[in-house]
Amino acid sequence: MTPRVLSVAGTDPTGGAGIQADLKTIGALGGYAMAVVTALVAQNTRGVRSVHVPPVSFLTEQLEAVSDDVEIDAVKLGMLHSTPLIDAVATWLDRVRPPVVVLDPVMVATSGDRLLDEEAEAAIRRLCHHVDLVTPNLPELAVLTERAPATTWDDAVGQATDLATASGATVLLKGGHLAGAACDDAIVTADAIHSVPGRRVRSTSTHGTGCTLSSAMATLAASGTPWPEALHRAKAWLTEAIDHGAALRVGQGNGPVDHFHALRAQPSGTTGWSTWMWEESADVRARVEACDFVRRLGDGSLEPERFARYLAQDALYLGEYARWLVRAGSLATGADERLFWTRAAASALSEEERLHRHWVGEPAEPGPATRAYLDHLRATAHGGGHGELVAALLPCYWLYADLGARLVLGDHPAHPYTQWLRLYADPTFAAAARTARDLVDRAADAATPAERARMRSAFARSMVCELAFFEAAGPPPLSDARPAAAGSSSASPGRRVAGR
Ligand SMILES: Nc1ncnc2c1ncn2[C@@H]1O[C@H](COP(=O)(O)OP(=O)(O)OP(=O)(O)O)[C@@H](O)[C@H]1O
Ligand SMILES: Cc1ncc(COP(=O)(O)O)c(N)n1
Repeated sequence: MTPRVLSVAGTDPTGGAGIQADLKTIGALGGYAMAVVTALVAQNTRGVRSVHVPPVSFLTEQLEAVSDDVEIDAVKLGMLHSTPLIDAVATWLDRVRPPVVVLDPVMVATSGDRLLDEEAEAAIRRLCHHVDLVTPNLPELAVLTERAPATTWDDAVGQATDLATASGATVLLKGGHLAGAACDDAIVTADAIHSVPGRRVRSTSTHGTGCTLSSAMATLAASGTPWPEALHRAKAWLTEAIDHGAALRVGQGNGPVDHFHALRAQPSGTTGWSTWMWEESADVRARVEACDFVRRLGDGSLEPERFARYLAQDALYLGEYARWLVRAGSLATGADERLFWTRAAASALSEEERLHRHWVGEPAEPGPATRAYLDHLRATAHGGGHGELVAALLPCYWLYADLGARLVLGDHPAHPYTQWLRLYADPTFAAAARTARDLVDRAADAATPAERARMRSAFARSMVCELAFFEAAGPPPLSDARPAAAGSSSASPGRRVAGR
């Protein structure tokens, strides 16, 4: 059922923050969006000019107009401006008791302008006791816990734990205000922390990210998604929204994110089919990025034994993957396409051979995740057509090129896996992944709707297999695993299949 989600917040006439951002977010994530206005704010991407606050009785009238008529599945609270408004909202919440209440304790806009009276900070602290999830940024967390703003992640986790303990609410700790290439968030309760890693987008299009994230959380929780899972999904979606924000060319200050990036990526007709598939796999990709193996590979803390075990499986995978690349080449109609897939197969085979020689030693047995992935490719190659097969082969290229581009941000000369990081961040590999995408798009253009549906399942299944492949390398090292000379070999480690 479509969740009915109410935003109670201030306005932003340029559409990037406040109620306007909330409505877009709720709609983009599949909810039915409603809005009660607390304050009218004359603002743009550069700053706030003035604030007009209607009488508190009118806020209560709006709230009651909604709740007297509509069953509300979740409420998101944003800018509440001053104590009388906060108290009116708390009274209404106690009466209506919506199943999910998320509070973004908006205090100061990115531009530095105050959106909450200073004397109302105590009222916001009290309101935390009436809600399920609080989503403070670091300065807001400091105000709520009456401390100095945290400057490290550990400090911030400590403050979030204190807030969760004192209020009884779950806290979504946001790392946006910390420095560094990562941009992690976490779900924090009095006795548990669930971190969700994220990458920092180098962009000034971050106006309204807090509003957007909190309404995304409300929408996902309204359909019964637990907080940690909701944060994984909301964050993957928001990061892509930030990626696409600058292309909107809205305003001269901190621009908005693109809430409808996925809609724009969805092809009218079939052009850009692969982009649509990519967007659809955002959840799975977020789980890949978040899994222990990938995170440790990126920051260099991965145990060499686990890396060796992964490479042994990867070599087995590549040997068989090459067979299906050859088959994709033989089924292709264009000469350029035949050449691309065939070269990719040759490249995969030489990589497999190199892995065996330098990294793996004795042949290993395929593990369950490797077997499941190869079974899927085999079944697709035998049972499906050309389009289905190339759709199944694409995630291996694209995901690795994407991971390479992200993880290489943490590279440094002493990184133990620097070769792996550089291999997949290599522009020629990115170009090969791009060609593979173009060829899959071409196949989608030529396919019937039924064939495209099969291509879609093949692509999605491969993406899930990629996740399982990384997760299988996740458990602690087996005692019989052969150690690899991580970082000491001159071999290029891994799954490079550039068709060159
Ligand atoms: N440059 C960025 N790249 C990726 N994610 C970001 C970036 N900046 C913020 N985020 C994410 O956006 C969300 C909001 O984070 P932030 O800490 O900036 O909150 P905020 O200050 O309340 O936001 P707002 O800009 O609306 O005031 C978090 O999920 C955070 O990790
Ligand atoms: C009505 C309203 N609510 C919230 C924000 C905070 O968003 P940001 O910090 O990104 O400016 C805002 N600017 N306006």
